[in-house]
Amino acid sequence: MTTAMYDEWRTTAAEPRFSEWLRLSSEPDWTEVVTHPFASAIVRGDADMYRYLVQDFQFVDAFTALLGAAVAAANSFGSRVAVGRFLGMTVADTEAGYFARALAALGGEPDPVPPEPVTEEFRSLMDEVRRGQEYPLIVAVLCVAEWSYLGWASRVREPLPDDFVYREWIDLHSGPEFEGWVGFLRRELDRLGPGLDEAGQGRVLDVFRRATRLERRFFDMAAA
Ligand SMILES: Cc1ncc(CN)c(N)n1
Repeated sequence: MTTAMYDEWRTTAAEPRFSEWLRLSSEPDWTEVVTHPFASAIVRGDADMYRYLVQDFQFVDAFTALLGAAVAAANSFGSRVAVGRFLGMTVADTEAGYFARALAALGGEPDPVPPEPVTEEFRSLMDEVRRGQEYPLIVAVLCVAEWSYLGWASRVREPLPDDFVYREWIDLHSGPEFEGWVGFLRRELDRLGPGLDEAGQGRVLDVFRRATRLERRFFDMAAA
């Protein structure tokens, strides 16, 4: 973990990307997410997906709203198009379809299930940055959610589990298209972060760290 601020860290860093500074400054939580036992259980095909997906369905609702906020808050047409495309083509289409089929296969749509405390806290963080409409903070939360999932899902070795509930969840978070999306989010942070003053960079880091910790706690909740 680095505790140095970005301008000091980048003078000695091998890869002085702003997004890399955020990630390194979020250890050990980052590594605990991408190597989490629950993620390993998804990869093996023996995780309790129902309990996890019921909570994640509530996460994804706030996440979708956050993507909409990113479209509104972005500072270029190219960025709006990239986020809007992912929102429309992946989250509102492939991922929404996955949730409907997976929850049906696992036992049907649940009666409204109360959010677990970590789900509630994650939704609150997303709502906070959505209402604040500051694009760098919005991208920081999106980037944690997607980059950390790419981290565990791309550790998978063939063959994938036969059961579509596991296989499609892994597919949704790995492969060239998803890597391209995560690459875009990282480049947005790399583009915007260095131009912020130290206080602004500290606020992006604070949000990035809080989101990373919530990812770890979300997997802890699912594994309990
Ligand atoms: C909690 C959580 N974090 C991230 C992702 C990936 N979109 C997700 N579905 N759920």
